[in-house]
Amino acid sequence: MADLKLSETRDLTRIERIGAHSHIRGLGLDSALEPRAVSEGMVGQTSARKAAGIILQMIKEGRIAGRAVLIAGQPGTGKTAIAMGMAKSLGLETPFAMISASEIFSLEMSKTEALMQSFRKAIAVRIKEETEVIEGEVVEIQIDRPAVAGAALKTGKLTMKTTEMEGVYDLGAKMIESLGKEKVQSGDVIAIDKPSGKVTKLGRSFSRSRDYDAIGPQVRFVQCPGGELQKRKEIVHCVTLHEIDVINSRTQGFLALFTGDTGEIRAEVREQIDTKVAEWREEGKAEIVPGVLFIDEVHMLDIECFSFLNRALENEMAPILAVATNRGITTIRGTNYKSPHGIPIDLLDRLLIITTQPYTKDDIHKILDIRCQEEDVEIAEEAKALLTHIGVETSLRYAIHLITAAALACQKRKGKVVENEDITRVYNLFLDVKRSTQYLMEYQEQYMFSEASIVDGDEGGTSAKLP
Ligand SMILES: Nc1ncnc2c1ncn2[C@@H]1O[C@H](COP(=O)(O)OP(=O)(O)OP(=O)(O)O)[C@@H](O)[C@H]1O
Repeated sequence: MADLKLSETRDLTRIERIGAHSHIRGLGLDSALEPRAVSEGMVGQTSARKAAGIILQMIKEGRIAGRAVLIAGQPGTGKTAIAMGMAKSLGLETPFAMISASEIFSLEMSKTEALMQSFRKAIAVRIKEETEVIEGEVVEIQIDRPAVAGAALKTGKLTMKTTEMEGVYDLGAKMIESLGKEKVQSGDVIAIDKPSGKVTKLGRSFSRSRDYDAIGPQVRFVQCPGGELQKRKEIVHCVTLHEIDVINSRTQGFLALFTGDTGEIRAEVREQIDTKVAEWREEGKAEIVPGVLFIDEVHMLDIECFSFLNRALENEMAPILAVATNRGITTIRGTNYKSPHGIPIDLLDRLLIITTQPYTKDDIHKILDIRCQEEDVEIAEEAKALLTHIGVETSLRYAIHLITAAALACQKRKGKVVENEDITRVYNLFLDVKRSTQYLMEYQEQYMFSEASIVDGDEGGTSAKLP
């Protein structure tokens, strides 16, 4: 691995899915780090949000590497939402990796390897590279027709100009394909990255603005570039250490990033990458951007994982670690000892602890309101009040789940707005935790392996009485 493969990482795009937390766009704090009542999708939980905001400030000032935060609170009180809010406020370049502790226990790799990969997903390297580009307006693309159809690879010529010069370049099959993919035609201003051959369309030349009617309003018009056609340009791109690891350790590295089939990465590969990154840092070519690693359900980790975390936090490149749990005093996995949150005391001692509080009725109403907007569900005020009542009596998460189901029930009866009847219908169709427990108690003889003693589980919640 003489040279690290980096150009491939420039093409990585991050995909976001609509999900339980898609309405969270930040922590909803003002410039003095005071939480606004409802902002950026966040509601209530003011002291936890304020504490998270201070930690963010420390991260931005680079003063937190190696420290860790514990977000502790009852189920459904927004621990993940707060971690998500932190990530969103950090901006695009700061990496945020999120895992649930149970994901560590897989058959494909050791626990510590899985943790190590998560740590390296949360550390980015901002790399400055000089590259050679050909930038100008396309005058003509000429593709030669092969004498016998399909006999030879396509070749052709590309004529490009700046305001001062014109040049002709020979085209091979790969370049012809790239130009075709970008739908490049004469009059477009393009940039070609010489080492990789990547074509980027910058816009359409102003000289072609009279074609506007034929092309449509979405086209961006740009000036024809001046100066030389070939220039050296500095480009900056940000990749995580994990992405560099994977691309350099597998033949199918780039694809492995998408399939998630990364396997174990050899220690030597990581050492070589770390040495190279250290060299780049010394030469001023790269900077480390420590991000956030969020581990949910941290009580599911065992004693070996905890000691790994303790050690990993000492590393000078460590990201900030945020962990969350809804457990009180419980057994540390892999031992017979109990401790607060199931976390060993030595690690607990390193953590800044943020607690989340149960929501008030008003908070639940507002969160449900935001979720209805997020899911594009129109709901009558009365039905929203009923849903809030259900949220208070059962759990916020159960009430959130009912939104989509009620919207489907409404659609089925060809209604436009979700009404009380839709909420009642789905409330009767889907049980909340307490009603499900009651049901199991009543009909336990009909189930296999039933043990009545499990009923005092810790997820809590009571059934709502519908008016
Ligand atoms: N303060 C808040 N503002 C807006 N939405 C919130 C807030 N708190 C929670 N939510 C939403 O409520 C739902 C449940 O919250 P979340 O999953 O964050 O709880 P949790 O504390 O992580 O639960 P658990 O302990 O079960 O993992 C999510 O859809 C979340 O986005």
